[in-house]
Amino acid sequence: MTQGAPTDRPAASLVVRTTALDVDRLATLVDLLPATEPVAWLRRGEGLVGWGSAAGVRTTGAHRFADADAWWSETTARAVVRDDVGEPGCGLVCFGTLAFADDPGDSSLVVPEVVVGRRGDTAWITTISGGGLAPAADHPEPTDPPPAPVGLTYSDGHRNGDEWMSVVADAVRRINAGDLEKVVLARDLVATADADVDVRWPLRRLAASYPTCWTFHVDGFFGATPELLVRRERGLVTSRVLAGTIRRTGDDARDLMLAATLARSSKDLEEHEYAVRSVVDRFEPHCSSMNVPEAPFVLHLPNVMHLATDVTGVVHDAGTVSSLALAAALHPSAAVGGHPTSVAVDLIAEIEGMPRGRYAGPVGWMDATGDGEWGIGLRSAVVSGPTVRLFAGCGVVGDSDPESELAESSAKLVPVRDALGS
Ligand SMILES: C=C(O[C@H]1C=CC=C(C(=O)O)[C@@H]1O)C(=O)O
Repeated sequence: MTQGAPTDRPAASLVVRTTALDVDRLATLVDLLPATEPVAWLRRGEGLVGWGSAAGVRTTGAHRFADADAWWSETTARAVVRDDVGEPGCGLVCFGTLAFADDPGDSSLVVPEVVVGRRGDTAWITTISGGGLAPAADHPEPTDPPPAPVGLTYSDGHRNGDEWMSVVADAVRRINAGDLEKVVLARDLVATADADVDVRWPLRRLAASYPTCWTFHVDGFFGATPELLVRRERGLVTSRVLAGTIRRTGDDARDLMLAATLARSSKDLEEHEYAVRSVVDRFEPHCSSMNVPEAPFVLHLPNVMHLATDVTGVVHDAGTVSSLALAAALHPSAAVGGHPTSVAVDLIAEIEGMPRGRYAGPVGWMDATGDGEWGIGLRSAVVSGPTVRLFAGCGVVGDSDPESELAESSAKLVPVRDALGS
């Protein structure tokens, strides 16, 4: 197993206890997070938050998924679990963030000491201890509101706007020369504050402003992604595939007309088709049946609209293939890599000019049965002390226009930019 940093903790015998909470007394989940080692996976007020670190592993390289998955199997096999609730996300859970590329980039799984979950009218708390009995859990109360980032200034990341447009133009030339059909190119933007940024500030705002997205934070990587790479729950898998984007204007009537244009745009439909195909092809070996809608719907978000398709299936190998292994099989889909995948991934490494790190990689959580949810780490950023690095990318095809792609990438930076503001 590839294990990196000395902070890795072995797959100790964890003692885990889940008990029910009174949902009527439970505060908004994101408001429970303390400043130290918070993790989150939230949508529409439901999901999981956690804090502390009972165990964890870091992995790198082409085997990062397999290494993390093997560590999780060992950890769950040795754990002693008492679960009084029995919902997905109860008992032993880990949170993970996986690098986009085989190299460079590091990936991390963390098992918090406390996890609080909510699903409909059911709520629970799980305590996880690395030795001896897990402490009895008190009813979790909201923490003091986090401070807003102070003195934020923005600067170019690895490329400025003009340089990035030349990269897009280069990709368009290569596509029209027949080298490949689609590539997703991204850029970064750096925000610097006067003091360390408390990630709970943008998290609270993302969860409130983007309730239909999955708001996440694991190991400094945070965001609100609209794209679910895979959810596996009790034998059923789902993937929300997005590709094809149009910016919103703020005028509802005009936005509806734009949505209709998006649903008919051959450029966007072509881009979308690659993304759906890539998911269906990689689900196929794992599913006994699948449902793939014939046409996409338009997903309305506050900043942009996307063509979206929900692919669902019944898995036949849930006993041996975890949700993380399914995420590995799907990654990178054409929504973040391109088509054909290997040519697109090589082109990204050659011309994009920045390490993606965890951006566009899988981020999410998994339980001891291997069920879990893994989003694609989009509309996201990495926080490190006073510095926040934001990312956004766009699918490029033969008739893409560099200036429109730059404007689209700026629209995709809006969620995290707004969330950092006050
Ligand atoms: C790569 C990103 O978005 C992907 C997801 C949805 C729509 C996309 C598009 O239309 O280009 C991208 O493929 C990003 O947000 O950084």
